[in-house]
Amino acid sequence: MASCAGRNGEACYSLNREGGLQYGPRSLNHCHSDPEAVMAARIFIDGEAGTTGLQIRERLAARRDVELISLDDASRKDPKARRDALHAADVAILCLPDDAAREAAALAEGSEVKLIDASTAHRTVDGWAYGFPEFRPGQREAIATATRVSNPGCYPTGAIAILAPLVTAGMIPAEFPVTVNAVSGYTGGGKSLIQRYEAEGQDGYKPDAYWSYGLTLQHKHVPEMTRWSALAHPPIFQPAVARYAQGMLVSVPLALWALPKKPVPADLHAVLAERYADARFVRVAPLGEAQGLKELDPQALNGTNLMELFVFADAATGRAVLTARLDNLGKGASGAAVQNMNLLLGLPEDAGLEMQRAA
Ligand SMILES: NC(=O)C1=CN([C@@H]2O[C@H](COP(=O)(O)OP(=O)(O)OC[C@H]3O[C@@H](n4cnc5c(N)ncnc54)[C@H](OP(=O)(O)O)[C@@H]3O)[C@@H](O)[C@H]2O)C=CC1
Ligand SMILES: CC(=O)N[C@@H](CCC(=O)OP(=O)(O)O)C(=O)O
Repeated sequence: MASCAGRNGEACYSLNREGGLQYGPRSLNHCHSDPEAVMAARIFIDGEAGTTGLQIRERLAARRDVELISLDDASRKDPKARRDALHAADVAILCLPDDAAREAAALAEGSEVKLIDASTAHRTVDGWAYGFPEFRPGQREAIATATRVSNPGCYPTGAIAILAPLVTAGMIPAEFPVTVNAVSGYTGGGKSLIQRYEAEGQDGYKPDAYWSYGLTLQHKHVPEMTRWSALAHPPIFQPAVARYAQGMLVSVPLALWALPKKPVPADLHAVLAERYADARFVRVAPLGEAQGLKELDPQALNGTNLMELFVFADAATGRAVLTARLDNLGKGASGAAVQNMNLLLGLPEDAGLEMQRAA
């Protein structure tokens, strides 16, 4: 049986489910027996057993305004079962490798399901709204009215948050040679990397404390960083993984003296502060706070959907490092997907999302 959350908090049962996923048609947000009641939206997480999928499930589990469609272990990779689930859902969140995400988008054709793709497959594809509500004016509305939303990559969330407003404001020319350095916890590599880090004593165990990668300069996140930051050239992106599970720092170093407008740190800070003044999930740390910091813990926002931006600088020599801190599985993936889901469903943007840092 599928349920809807009745006005008085009582479940309302209306749709039979017999022999698997056979839901009847209905209209979103409308209950069969009580027109004023709010119907729980049906959500299918394709890839629910993976790292991102599990964290989305956790964020949705206690909510009465959504109802999860789940496939059992035997059928979760079966295209027919996935198609049925996609066609029965109001919103489906794809937490899959790129090829499987493309397959899911094809399977969804002919249905009214709205898709949020957490993979890289559609991040620079026309017809898909880029699921980063805060990075430019109008993006929240573009997501809310879309039927296809591509969740940003974890590293690009930090890089674009810094670069897009500064390029738009002309502080960084589109032609400027930009570099992005980043470090991530190992959950960023999904189940396979987690297994390698945590399988001490077993084959494939990865003992490294820190390793740099993306050394061909062809990392899959470069196209979306370039496009959505409005850069004329791909940035030099240098990611690394360290031996901790979750959380990341994404930094853009800048020689201020080399920028045509010769900005001082306060100029860069003012642009970012203005862009994110009304953003609930993006906090621009005051310049004085950044100046007082000697170090930055990448794990400080874990479990939240927050991102913090810092302008570290030495004004005397015209050098700055702009850094984003976020949870790769929070604002970098699962939290962002839930935020986008809320927007698609017309629900409060922060529903089910943790706003506070852990004590
Ligand atoms: N981890 C992170 O920090 C981030 C991840 N992402 C993206 O989200 C997506 C999921 O990543 P993540 O959760 O880390 O990856 P995982 O490897 O942890 O999970 C992927 C899941 O997809 C399942 N799967 C694979 N192929 C199919 C298929 N054909 N049909 C149905 N299910 C399938 C896997 O099954 P099985 O369990 O059998 O392997 C697994 O459960 C990826 O595209 C990734 O790039 C985006 C931002 C950040
Ligand atoms: C640490 C690590 O391996 N990170 C992954 C990126 C995280 C991820 O899977 O992100 P997207 O789906 O957004 O591309 C990588 O560099 O490939």
